[in-house]
Amino acid sequence: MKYGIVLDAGSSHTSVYVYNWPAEKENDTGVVQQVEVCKVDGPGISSYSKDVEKAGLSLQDCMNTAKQVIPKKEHRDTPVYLGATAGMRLLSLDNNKIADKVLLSVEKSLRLYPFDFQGCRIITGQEEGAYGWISINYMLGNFKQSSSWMPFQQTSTETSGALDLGGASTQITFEPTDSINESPENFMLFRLYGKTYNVYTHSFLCYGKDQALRLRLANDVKNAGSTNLQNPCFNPGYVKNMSAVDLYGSPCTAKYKLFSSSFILITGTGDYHQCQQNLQDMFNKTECPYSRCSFNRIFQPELSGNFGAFSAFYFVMNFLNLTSEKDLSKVKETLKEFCSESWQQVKEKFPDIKEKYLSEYCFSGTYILTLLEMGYGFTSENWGNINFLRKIKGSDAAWTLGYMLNLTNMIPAELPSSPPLSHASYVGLMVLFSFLLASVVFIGWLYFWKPRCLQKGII
Ligand SMILES: O=c1[nH]cnc2c1ncn2[C@@H]1O[C@H](COP(=O)(O)OP(=O)(O)O)[C@@H](O)[C@H]1O
Repeated sequence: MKYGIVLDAGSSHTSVYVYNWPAEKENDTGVVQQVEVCKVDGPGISSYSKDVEKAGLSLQDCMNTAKQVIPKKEHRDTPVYLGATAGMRLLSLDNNKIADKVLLSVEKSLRLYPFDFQGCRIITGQEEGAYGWISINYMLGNFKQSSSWMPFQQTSTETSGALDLGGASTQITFEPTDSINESPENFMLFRLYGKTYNVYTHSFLCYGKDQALRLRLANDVKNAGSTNLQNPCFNPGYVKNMSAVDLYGSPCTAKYKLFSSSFILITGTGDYHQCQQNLQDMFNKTECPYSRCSFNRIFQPELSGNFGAFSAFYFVMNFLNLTSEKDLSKVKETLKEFCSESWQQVKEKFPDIKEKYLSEYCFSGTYILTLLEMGYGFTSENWGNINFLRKIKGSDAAWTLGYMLNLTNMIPAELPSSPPLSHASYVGLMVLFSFLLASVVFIGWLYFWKPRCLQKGII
């Protein structure tokens, strides 16, 4: 077995994934399995901007878990990759030098382990989308094709789109049916297992669910001209004091800072319809420099095929018991009901759920619906094409697997030139032909040689 480690340094936490695969089948599709995932206790590495050394130290426990899971003799040959996403993208926009220091601290810590350290970097939003798409299609077995020497079985499976919702950004990636390519920066060309894929992808920075909430609240404060907000996206009776540093301390919201007040008081009113109306403002549909747009002047081809929706899309829809609901009007009804429940009731019903998550499910659910419907253009007709999923065949749906497959060159561009027959069939046929040849020789001998002998005997 071979092993690989990928660290997903997200905006709210870091996850350490350990994968393994049989060495002799490296280039086959679907052989890589996730054997472990460890969530680092504490916030994402971008939160350590004031105490950079701690960013590296925070990974210790999960890296030790990886050390235990991987057999000692494999440690030296196990590559370790760290990819940081939108949290670090925002930090580097804010202060590039600090972002570099955080990455350096993380690198220093990772080099202390007996693995083959391969680098830490901030991946682009486009990479995050594309690797998510590769991961889920690899796990679903959609890259499997029959070999080119069998022309009659040249079936190519359709790929599934990928919808990823993080804390700071969100990605949409799919293979469009039409070939309109008005915005080349939104397309990536892949040649995988002998087939070419032209994939559309876009990452919306600040539209992950945590930053979207801040963006909305910062706008609300600006529009209301007050730091005392009545907010329909929180359950009635919920009251929260949010620090101005938390609200405005990101490049997504910094420009909205108007007041010197150090706190914003939020009081929930729990009204799904008002919440959705309020959130719709975040998706500018009025201007589009292309023939079609999603929102905010971004090109998007017509949606096609099925989509796997993971990360926070799954966490939120799973909490609301909506992962298998294919009827969009029922999804809305459930959200309406949930949002109107009093905060006291909600807390009593779900005493074991973290208050931070619980208090935001009304907002997060409504945001997800608005993003998918208003933003990307899903309707009641194709809502059923979205599959909210956490894992596929035992591995978490995340960009990490695709990242590792790419960096280890484990997805060949062309189909491996496999012999037309398996070893067993080849041996079988050889035995059969040898037997046939022996029979022909024997019959020939009987026919031509023996009768002459017999004739001689008669004379
Ligand atoms: O159990 C949960 N319920 C609700 N939200 C969750 C849960 N677990 C994680 N999240 C949230 O999901 C989002 C995705 O986090 P992640 O850190 O993977 O994305 P990122 O890399 O873009 O920050 C974050 O907003 C995080 O707080």
